[in-house]
Amino acid sequence: MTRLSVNLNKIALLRNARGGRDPDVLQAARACLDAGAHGITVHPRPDARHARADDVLALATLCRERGVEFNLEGNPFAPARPGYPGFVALCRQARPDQATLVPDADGQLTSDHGFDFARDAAVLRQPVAALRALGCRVSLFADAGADVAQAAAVGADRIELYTGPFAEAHARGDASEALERCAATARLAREAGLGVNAGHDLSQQNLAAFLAAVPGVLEVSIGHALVVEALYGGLVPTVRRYLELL
Ligand SMILES: CC(=O)[C@@H](O)[C@H](O)COP(=O)(O)O
Ligand SMILES: NCC(=O)COP(=O)(O)O
Repeated sequence: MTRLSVNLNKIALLRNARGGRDPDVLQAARACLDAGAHGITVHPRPDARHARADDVLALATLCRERGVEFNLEGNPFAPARPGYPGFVALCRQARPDQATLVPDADGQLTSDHGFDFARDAAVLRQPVAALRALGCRVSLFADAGADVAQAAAVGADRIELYTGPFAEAHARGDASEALERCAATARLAREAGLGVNAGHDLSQQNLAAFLAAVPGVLEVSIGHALVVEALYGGLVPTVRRYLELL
């Protein structure tokens, strides 16, 4: 069975827009878990525009209390700065069940590529070993077509297939090639002993097609589309409730 980890970055982004407490990231996490989600993901950025270090610690505690997986995403090579202690240091504090390493540049709008394992393998060994020593399962963000055997060689447990290009192709109506690339990469990863997660721009529109073509995906982390869909789904009843108050 594929497990769903809900990424709450967008809840934190909206909260930060006003500087108050709402929408409350912990309340949102509880709602997702009450609805049956298998875990919670956040991808705090060094600029703290989404989830902050205090959110990470609070979510880690909640997930431990609820016995569900906490997945923390980030770039282990991004330098620490005020409010962001660095990814490995944050994992040392929060002890997520899974640490997903993503090679985002500082200030990048969103994730748009996986690791180049031929280039990055040597530098990945140390953070992967440090995170595993903390008890985290380690997953590496990987493009479809990446040399995933090298991800196994650096000591990772899983890859997370970057599904953005698939989602774009699906929206254009020609996803078959992207799906074949994802399926082939997932197969190679499993042959190398890695588990396979997937994420980025997955949605109610494209998820079933993805999972049908790429069997054996252990976990999908979904945030942006899920929050957008929740807004659309919630607008009508909410406006009606306001009208009743007039
Ligand atoms: C690795 C990945 O794809 C997600 O963590 C994604 O980057 C989250 O998206 P936002 O940071 O844009 O919410
Ligand atoms: N790892 C992907 C993730 O957490 C969520 O990505 P998105 O659904 O916000 O694009």
